[in-house]
Amino acid sequence: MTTILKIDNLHQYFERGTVNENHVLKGIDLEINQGDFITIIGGNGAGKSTLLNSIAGTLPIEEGQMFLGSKNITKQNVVKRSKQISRVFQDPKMGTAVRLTVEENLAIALKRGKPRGFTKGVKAINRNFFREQLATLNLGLEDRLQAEIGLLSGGQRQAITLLMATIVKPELILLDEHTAALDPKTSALVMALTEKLITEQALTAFMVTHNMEDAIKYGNRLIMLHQGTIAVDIAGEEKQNLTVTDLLDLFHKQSGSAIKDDSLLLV
Ligand SMILES: Nc1ncnc2c1ncn2[C@@H]1O[C@H](COP(=O)(O)OP(=O)(O)OP(=O)(O)O)[C@@H](O)[C@H]1O
Repeated sequence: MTTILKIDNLHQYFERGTVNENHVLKGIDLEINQGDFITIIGGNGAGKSTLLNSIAGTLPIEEGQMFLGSKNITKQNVVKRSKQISRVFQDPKMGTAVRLTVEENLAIALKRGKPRGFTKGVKAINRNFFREQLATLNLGLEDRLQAEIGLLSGGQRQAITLLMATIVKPELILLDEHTAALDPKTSALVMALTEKLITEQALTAFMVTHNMEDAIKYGNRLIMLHQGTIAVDIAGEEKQNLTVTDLLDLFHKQSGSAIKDDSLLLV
């Protein structure tokens, strides 16, 4: 099995050395294998965003090491990492240029990892490619190439953001509660689209969610963070057969505490 991302003994602190010191990640060891679709769940303040920010490079690593393939990326900045690691945020506005059109945004995404240069307009050959790609989303967006992204609905924007994050195949895609701001029906649609893109392109994905049902339904592996440590890490058949009740039981057993956080009980 090929390891895409390896995290060794990752510690993250906020306000380190002060009376307010918060030791948020406490020695995370994690190997993400090629083709893994991992769902991450955990209570408020468990460290999910901090882990995602550490992987994306928006938060410098305090202690520990991180490898992308065989390359040590511990000190690599977010711009360099973004060539291989793409990210979709909760806020549909993040990750897109809201004043630019759909096709202009896709043209920017198509340049990920390539030398930057400004070419005005969108080439006809790319326009056709974008139209084909948008048609696969089944949202009629292939006819909205010249629409300003900011004018589309949240669901349409998240669908386009997903396309932008995958139009150049990333080594790893980070999904940061990317359906949390959507209504349940749109959220289900975007999740189905997410699964389709991940499966068709054989992507490796790491998805933070507050929704236990989604965490169970999607992906081949589930990780539960609790107070900065990995409390549960299950995969394969064990994950497939999991129910929400099992997951809660497992959490109690592993962490030795009951879930007090209502946000986790969204089922
Ligand atoms: N920039 C920051 N400065 C100081 N403390 C922070 C910062 N970001 C996060 N924290 C603290 O770190 C801890 C972990 O936060 P984090 O956002 O990683 O948790 P989370 O699991 O993503 O929670 P949530 O589900 O609420 O988003 C919390 O106690 C939080 O208050």
